[in-house]
Amino acid sequence: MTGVLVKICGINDPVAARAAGEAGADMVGFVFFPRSPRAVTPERAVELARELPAGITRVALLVDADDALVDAVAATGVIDLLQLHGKESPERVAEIKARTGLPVMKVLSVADRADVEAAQAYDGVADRIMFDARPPKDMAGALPGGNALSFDWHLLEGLVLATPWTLAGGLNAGNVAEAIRLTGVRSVDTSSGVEDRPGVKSPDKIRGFVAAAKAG
Ligand SMILES: O=C(O)c1ccccc1NCC(=O)[C@H](O)[C@H](O)COP(=O)(O)O
Repeated sequence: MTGVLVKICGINDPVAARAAGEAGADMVGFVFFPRSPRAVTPERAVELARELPAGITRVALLVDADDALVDAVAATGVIDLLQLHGKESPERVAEIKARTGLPVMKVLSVADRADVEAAQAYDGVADRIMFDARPPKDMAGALPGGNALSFDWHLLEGLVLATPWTLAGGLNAGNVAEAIRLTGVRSVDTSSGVEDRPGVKSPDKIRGFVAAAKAG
């Protein structure tokens, strides 16, 4: 065991929720983005949370959400961390933290070194930072995340952040150990890499990913 924290994102059915918990995932994500094949409602998140073991961190993924959705998600009482996966400014991050009383993980979409440097503006504002792949502008059906795309992990070389950070984007059981080795990251996230098709999680792939990351 390396002590790497593992997040399984896009949990939308009870079987996947139980598989993630039993496999030893540290965090699971619920996607509150209507266009996603993994989207859940606040009511559904409450049901799914009942399938999770105590102590697992339950993450709500929001994309440039308005206050009404932020409030509805926070009001479920089952969320421990908000993952902001849109273009939220540092000021908006601070506002959402104050509004909900919940910690925030701010996602930076990465295609070049400037995207990595953009994290400095959130250092000390967000409680955690995530680096994920930025989809190409011409990618058909691209979502703000969850596209099974990786970015060049070398872009993270020399990264200095006081805030803990997570690596995401195209990770699966076959490449997560190399990602950990190359970047030195202590927290990884996957969604597509543990699916049979978009929106359909595979318990076997969840188990394989958690084992590979923890052994990494
Ligand atoms: O999963 C979605 O459908 C989604 C929609 C909108 C914004 C973000 C979304 N997902 C983010 C994630 O699941 C992960 O945090 C991350 O992007 C890694 O995804 P993947 O490359 O599929 O492993």
